[in-house]
Amino acid sequence: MHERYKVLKVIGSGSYGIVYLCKDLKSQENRVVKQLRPSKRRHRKEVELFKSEIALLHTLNHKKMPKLYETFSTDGYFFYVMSFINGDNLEDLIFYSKKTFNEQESLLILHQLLGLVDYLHTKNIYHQDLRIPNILLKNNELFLIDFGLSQQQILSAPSQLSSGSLQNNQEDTQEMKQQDYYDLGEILLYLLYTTYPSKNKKALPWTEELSLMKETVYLLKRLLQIKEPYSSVREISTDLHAALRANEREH
Ligand SMILES: Nc1ncnc2c1ncn2[C@@H]1O[C@H](COP(=O)(O)OP(=O)(O)OP(=O)(O)O)[C@@H](O)[C@H]1O
Repeated sequence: MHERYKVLKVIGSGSYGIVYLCKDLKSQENRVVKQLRPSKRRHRKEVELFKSEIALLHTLNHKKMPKLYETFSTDGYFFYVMSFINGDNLEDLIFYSKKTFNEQESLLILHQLLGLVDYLHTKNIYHQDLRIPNILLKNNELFLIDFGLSQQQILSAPSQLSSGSLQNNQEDTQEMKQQDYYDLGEILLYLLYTTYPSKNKKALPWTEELSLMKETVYLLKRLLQIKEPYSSVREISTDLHAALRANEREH
């Protein structure tokens, strides 16, 4: 790979990347090295996507997101090096460690996640792949990874754009924003189900199977676009706080 990095183990193998835990022999720190899958290295589009993931990581500066250290390529393989977050992803915690989250804990996870989404959206970055394997938990602190599908909307001055392209631009942004909100709803629902082992053979809709505070139901319905979709993180935050308060009063 690179003489500077000693591979300790493979920690992930996703759709287009292989993720290694490595020792950086220069700093003696553990790092994560992501490699574009060899079979795809000749596909220009994949290379472009990998490069845009790198460019995006470069614009991030948040302690709950990976820090980009360097990029390199050898023999036509592309790599980038980022900080190692020594936590477990939510998927492994739920499926292998059987971790459960009650209503309050699930809402608190959403609260942390919303802060990270707010940071990204403020920078016009839309993650577009908010899922439990992309969320790491380390000592109850949440970290967000995998910006492979993320998009940064470059906002041109309105005078530089025709009104048509300005409108398209705004529509794309709205769509990407809504996608991230929707994914937050799915994550919340996922967490809530961890304490409700389905006893019913015929699957019931969540509104019947889960007995949740009405504030949580309202929040979920708007995130999942069953009710009027949210238009800002601030709106979500207001309802999330109402749900958290309702839960505190109850318990
Ligand atoms: N910086 C990091 N620190 C610690 N673990 C990481 C880091 N980046 C990735 N991982 C681990 O590697 C796994 C795969 O990483 P990532 O999701 O970035 O790859 P991917 O190829 O895009 O995968 P997928 O197609 O499944 O989304 C993650 O679920 C996580 O467990």
